[in-house]
Amino acid sequence: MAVARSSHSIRDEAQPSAAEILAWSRGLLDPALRLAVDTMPDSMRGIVAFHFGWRDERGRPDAGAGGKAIRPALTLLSAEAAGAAAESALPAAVAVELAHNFSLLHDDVMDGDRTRRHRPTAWSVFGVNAAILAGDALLAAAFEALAAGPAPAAGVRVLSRAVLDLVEGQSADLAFENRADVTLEECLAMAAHKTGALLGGACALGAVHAAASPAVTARLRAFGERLGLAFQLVDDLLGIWGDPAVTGKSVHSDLHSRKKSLPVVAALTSGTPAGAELAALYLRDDPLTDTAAARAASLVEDAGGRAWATTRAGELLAEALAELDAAEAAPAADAELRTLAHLITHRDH
Ligand SMILES: CC(C)=CCC/C(C)=C/CC/C(C)=C/COP(=O)(O)OP(=O)(O)O
Repeated sequence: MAVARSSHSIRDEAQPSAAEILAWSRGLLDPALRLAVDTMPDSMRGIVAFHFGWRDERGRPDAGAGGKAIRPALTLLSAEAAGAAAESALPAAVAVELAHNFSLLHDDVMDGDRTRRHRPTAWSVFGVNAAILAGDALLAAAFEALAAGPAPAAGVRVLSRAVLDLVEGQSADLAFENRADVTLEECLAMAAHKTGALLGGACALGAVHAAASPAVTARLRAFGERLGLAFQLVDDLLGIWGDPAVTGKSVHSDLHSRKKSLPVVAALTSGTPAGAELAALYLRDDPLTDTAAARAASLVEDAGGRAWATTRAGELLAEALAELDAAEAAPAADAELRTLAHLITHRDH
């Protein structure tokens, strides 16, 4: 069922599924995203179109998976939750997706990852310098999109704070690579910055575009932040136990690079024999072989890292939904935000 809808129209009787909500959001987002990319310099458009899956490496039309576009859906629905037409927040939704993709392009360079969304990463095709510049162009385009929207000053404040938090989180993540004593508290703070801030910012942007009160904006931001932390926990779980054919990432990529992801740090700090064995295997500098990465995955599980991360993601979902309750959102958007929240914590890619 295509969810033919606009804000304030009567929707289909049945509650739309997460896939239908994302398809509706994509329908609004994609044309505006393409327009934003069209305004970029010629030298950037090819690599950005490749990254979004619109073009192949030789510039021919392609239909690659451009990402789930969860953040812009949160922005559109948050605007609606706060009483505005979802479409009024489209410039903010575009800005959020552009900023998210800036972070992915740079993250892939920093991590040396070769696969994203079932395709080679942009840097591995076009080179590191081109990928860094394309990320820079996406970030500039994000602020340009906000400047064209109905709440430029407030929007810029929200997005710039989220991006600064993102940078802080990424910086901590990279610093953890050279530390053997990362605590779970530090790792949770890193993930709150790296991922929670942009999901929180996505919701807050929708709220400010709806001219919501500071109290409602704060509730919607807190909803997104809790959800973002749950999102990162699930991402870390998928990075170890996800099916590469579904996630579009290479198998055990986080373990090969000895990332201090949340389940790993939970295991390393568990005080269990499996945690101690994991420390001996993991806290070194040489590359982890396939066999060692598989062993590390089972040690993380034996030490309770998988169970802890799964439980914590469930708790964060409940905390997020409590914030949404307190936001007293418009009913249809409230229901759809709940559906998306469940998708985020129960996804397989
Ligand atoms: C400054 C800097 C380089 C920061 C890096 C921050 C960073 C990459 C954090 C990871 C966030 C994350 C889980 C992304 C995947 O999102 P997704 O699964 O929604 O991706 P999709 O768009 O492919 O669906």
